[in-house]
Amino acid sequence: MSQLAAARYGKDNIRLYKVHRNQDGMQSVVEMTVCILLEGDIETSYTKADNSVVVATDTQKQTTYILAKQNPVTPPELFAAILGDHFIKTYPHIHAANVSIIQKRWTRMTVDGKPHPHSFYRDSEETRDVSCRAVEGKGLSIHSGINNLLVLKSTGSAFYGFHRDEYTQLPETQDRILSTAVKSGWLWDTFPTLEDVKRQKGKFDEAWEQVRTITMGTFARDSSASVQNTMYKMCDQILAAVPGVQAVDYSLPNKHYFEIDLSWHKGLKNTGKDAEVYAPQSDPNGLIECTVTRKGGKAKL
Ligand SMILES: O=c1[nH]c(=O)c2[nH]c(=O)[nH]c2[nH]1
Repeated sequence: MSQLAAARYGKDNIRLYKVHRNQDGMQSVVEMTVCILLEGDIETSYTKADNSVVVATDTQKQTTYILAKQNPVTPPELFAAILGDHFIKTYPHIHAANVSIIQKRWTRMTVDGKPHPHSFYRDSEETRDVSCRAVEGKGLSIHSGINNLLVLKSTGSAFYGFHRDEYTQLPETQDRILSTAVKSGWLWDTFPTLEDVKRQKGKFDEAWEQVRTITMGTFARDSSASVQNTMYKMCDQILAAVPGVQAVDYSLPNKHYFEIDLSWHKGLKNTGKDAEVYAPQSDPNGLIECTVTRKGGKAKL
């Protein structure tokens, strides 16, 4: 009558904190949330109540803590790869492991003009998101990302020349506010083994810095014709700057700020070039997405 068409299971929202204590008294901290989803010969656990094939999700959580104690947890790409590799190597019937990590910000405080050895603050809700899919015999596919980096420019953005018909009300504008919460990702060429990830671990932090720099630099400098065009320019520069990356993706909400006509009050001028007070909108928002590969890469368009 029925068949199991797809299945994976694991532990989500494994919260983890690790401190590194330097000999000189300086400490560093990392906080992350891990999700693990395993695939393999697990069908009978669904169809025949056969729990013998189930690596309990609690075991997956305990494994995460133990491997975090025994290994570096930074860069998150490396820790995700260590976890993924562990599950496919340890259990012969587990053929793929999907590990996602969301790393939160703990930025070192400056106190009395000096970096404080053990105090940190959350300077933004931006996160560093990575995922690793480890497949038996096929290597490790790693996707790195930035999420929730809030940016705004108060001018230097236009939007005109768009398609118009009887459903169109939006006026063209040469000067608008542009604001978004950046979600950006970059897919690395597949790593054949965990050793390859370890050997190249230095490039993950470097790429993350480069993507942030390119994203913010382009956002600030570009005379934006549209979110679409500005994000394409970001992708293009990242592909040029970061070898080993095969695809870059962005998902950008267009956070609208509406002009407010105040002319009803004593003729106050607050529109067009006189606009100063705006109404930020929480919804609805535009949502513009793209993936850019090197020429000749896989494309769906
Ligand atoms: O940069 C933009 N892209 C759009 O597709 C769009 N649509 C819209 O209403 N405003 C904007 N802005």
